Order: sequence, then C-alpha cells, then structure tokens
Amino acid sequence: MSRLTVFPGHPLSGEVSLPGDKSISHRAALLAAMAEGESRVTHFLDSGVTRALLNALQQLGVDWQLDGETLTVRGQAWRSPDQSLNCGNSATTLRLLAGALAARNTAAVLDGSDGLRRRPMGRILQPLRAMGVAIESPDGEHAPLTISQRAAGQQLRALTHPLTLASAQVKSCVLLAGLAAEGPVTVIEPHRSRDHSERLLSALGVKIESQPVADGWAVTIHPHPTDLPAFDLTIPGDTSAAAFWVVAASITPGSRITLAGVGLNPGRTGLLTALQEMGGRIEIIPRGEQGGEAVGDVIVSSADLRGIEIHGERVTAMIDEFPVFAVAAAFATGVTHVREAGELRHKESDRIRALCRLLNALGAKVEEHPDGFTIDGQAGLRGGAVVSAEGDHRIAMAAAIAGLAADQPVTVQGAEMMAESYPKFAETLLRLGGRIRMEEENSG
Ligand SMILES: O=C(O)C1=C[C@@H](OP(=O)(O)O)[C@@H](O)[C@H](O)C1
Ligand SMILES: C=C(OP(=O)(O)O)C(=O)O
Repeated sequence: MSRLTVFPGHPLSGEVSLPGDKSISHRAALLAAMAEGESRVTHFLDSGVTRALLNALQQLGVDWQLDGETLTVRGQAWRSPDQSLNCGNSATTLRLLAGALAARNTAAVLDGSDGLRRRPMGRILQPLRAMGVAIESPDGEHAPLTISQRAAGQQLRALTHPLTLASAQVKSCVLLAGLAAEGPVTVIEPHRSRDHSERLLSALGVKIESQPVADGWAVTIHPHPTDLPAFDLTIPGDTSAAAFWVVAASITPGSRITLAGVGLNPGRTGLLTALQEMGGRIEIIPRGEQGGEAVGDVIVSSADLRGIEIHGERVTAMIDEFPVFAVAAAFATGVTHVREAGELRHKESDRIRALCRLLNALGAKVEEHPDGFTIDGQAGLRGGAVVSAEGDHRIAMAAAIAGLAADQPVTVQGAEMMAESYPKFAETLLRLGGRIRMEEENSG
C-alpha cells in the first residue's frame, strides 16, 4: 500500500497536460480491435483500467502495441479465450466487452476484482438476453458473466430498450451488440448520457440516430454486418481528470492554472458548470474538435465558492466527479444538496458513504441520504487525518485535493489506487507546486 500526504499552504500555478480520456480510450481500443486492419490511437490513457481492457483483448487474440501514449491495434477475428477475461476494477471494460463479444459471437467469461463482482450487471443481462444473447450470471446480477456462442448464422434480435437510469455503459453495451442484430436496436434513456460511442461508431460509417423522444432521449443503431474500418484517432484530455485540478485551483488560495486540451463533451462538463455557478473563476476557451469531440483550454483561479443544489440530469453530466465536487462544497460557504444520485452507491465504492466518511474525518458538516448528501460548507476543512482511499481511485484523489487547502495535512492510505485512472496524478500535483510525501508501506 502507498500513503500520499498532501501539505496545505502552497498555491498552484502552471499548465497541466492531461492524460487521454478514460471513456474514449476504452472505446477506441475496443472498436480498433473490432476493425479490419491497423488502427492508431494517440494520447491513449495508459492506466490500470485501460490495461485491463488491453489484456482482455490480447486474450481474445487481438494484436496491439502500446508505445508511450500511442496504441497500435491490428484488428482481427477474435478467438474464444481459454481463461476468463479479468476486467480488474473496471465496469466500463466489462460492460462494453459484453456487448462486443455478443456482436462478434465469441464465447468468454467476464470477471474481475471482488469490487467489480459487487457491481450490478442485471442492467446489461436483461437487454442482451432480450436480443438472444446466451449470457449467464451465478446469481442473475453479478460477475462472473458467461457468454456462450450462438449457432452459426443465428442473428441477434432487434430491440427497443428503455432504461430507468441514464448509463453510457449500458447504452454502449447494447449498441455494440446491435452491430450484429437483424434490425435496428434502440436505447431510450431518461436523459442523455455521454455519447462517445455514438460519435466514434458514426465516424466509422455505422448508421446511428439520436433524438429526443417523449420519455427521454433515444439512440438507434442500424445493423452493420461488415467489419468496421481501421482508423486514426487522437484522444482529448480527460474531463474527469481535469475536474481534480479545477477544484484544486478553486479552493487553494492564490492559485491560477491552465488545463490544455480538455474534452468538452456536453455529457461530461457538469462539474465545470456547477463550479461556475458556485462562483468559481473558470474561463473556457473553445479550441475546436479533436477526434470528433469538442475540446478547449480551461483557466481556473482560486475563488470564494457558494453552496449549490444538484439533481436530475445534472447528476449524469458529472457522475464521476462527486468525490471531488464534495470537497469543493466543503470549502464553499452555505449548503450544498445532492439528490437523485443513488447510482453513486454502485461505483468502485459506495461513493455516497465513502465521500461522507472522508469529509467527516476531515472535519466537515456532512449528512448522508439514500440518494445523495448535504454539506453545510464552512469555507474550509480541518484536515490533519489519515483517510482511506476505500479502494476507489476517485476517493483517493479527492482526499489528496482536500489536503491542498485544509488547515492541516491530509494523508491518503491506499494511494496506489490513483493509477487506475490517473497514474501521473501525484507527479502533476508536484509540478503545479503542491507539496507532497509518498511512502510505501508493507501490507502484511
Ligand atoms: O461509459 C463510460 O465510459 C462511463 C460511464 C459512467 O458509468 P455508468 O454508465 O455506469 O453511469 C461512468 O461512471 C464511468 O466512469 C465511465
Ligand atoms: C465509475 C468509474 O468507472 P467504472 O464504472 O468503469 O468502474 C470511474 O472511473 O469513476
């Protein structure tokens, strides 16, 4: 286990070069593996969760090479692996692979860490089965999931699938399976989730329609019986990685930083909007498109923040940002309410519980609700505590950010989790002027 201690009292300045976006890296690697010929993905995120996907692709017989941040993939026919595919801690890997395996009619067992085995999977089992995919779970809800091969020539059925909860992972799983259906497959979400899959599939020539409907937002994929074409793609900077620095510079007095090339997909920018409404000094300079996604530079200076209320579709647009958002709320004055965010209980940790525990330990006034939390912001945090990462990369990084502006240092135990999505987090913090100490300890 590693411990990271962050010392307060040091303003942040300079330019951050962000890692490639996690969601787009997953999709790029997977679609390249389903394509015919050699694809080249630059600014690919090399991290724990993307390595889980790459290792699984290797077990499926896909040939890839990662040279720094450049991923080269030679797409080919997939073979059924001898051993289960270990998706590590990554639900994105497991859920997207399930849809792709169904489309490719490749038998496999999808498994992962104990944490991943606790994540809900009924949400993909149900639509995949309705399409005719033979997929089994030991208890009908959790991994390991076993996908069997269909008889040759047996196509998947067309489907219209309403979701009670907006989820880009479930939507992407169903759309990927839809590539091999005999008719159109439609997913209706109560509101729009991130659309990286739709953008990339449509750039590769797949017919996709996306439109508002009476009960939400509908996305339809039309069958695409031939292989996808190989492609070259440059991945924008990760919006969710940027969020840590947006909060860091906002709460640390005297800070001013520039985040270059941030992905600005509207399904991802909820935290930027929330912080702006809280009084954050955040300037967004659009820089056009990269790989079919809006990108821009974001300049953030420290500011006095006010509490805010977040619920409904705003939750989806900042779904991964709540741990660090809660830190911002503790440094604000006034009350912050988050409601209709019960889905946070089904991430790498129960993030409602974990962030409440974290903020409590650091001296905040926080109340846990079944579907959210309330923070009575005191314009600061006491700090001076050793806190657990709870096996969750985003809790670990949020705790570290709190240490920048607390009265006393904050030590994060289990800081190695940060490498799941952001291996260079501590290095970047140092480069911006933060003061940290990293220690390795024996877990035995
Ligand atoms: O599609 C994706 O890449 C993701 C979608 C979100 O999950 P849900 O679809 O479960 O909301 C998000 O929390 C996850 O980190 C990445
Ligand atoms: C929830 C996350 O990812 P996943 O669902 O892929 O585990 C995350 O990265 O915050």
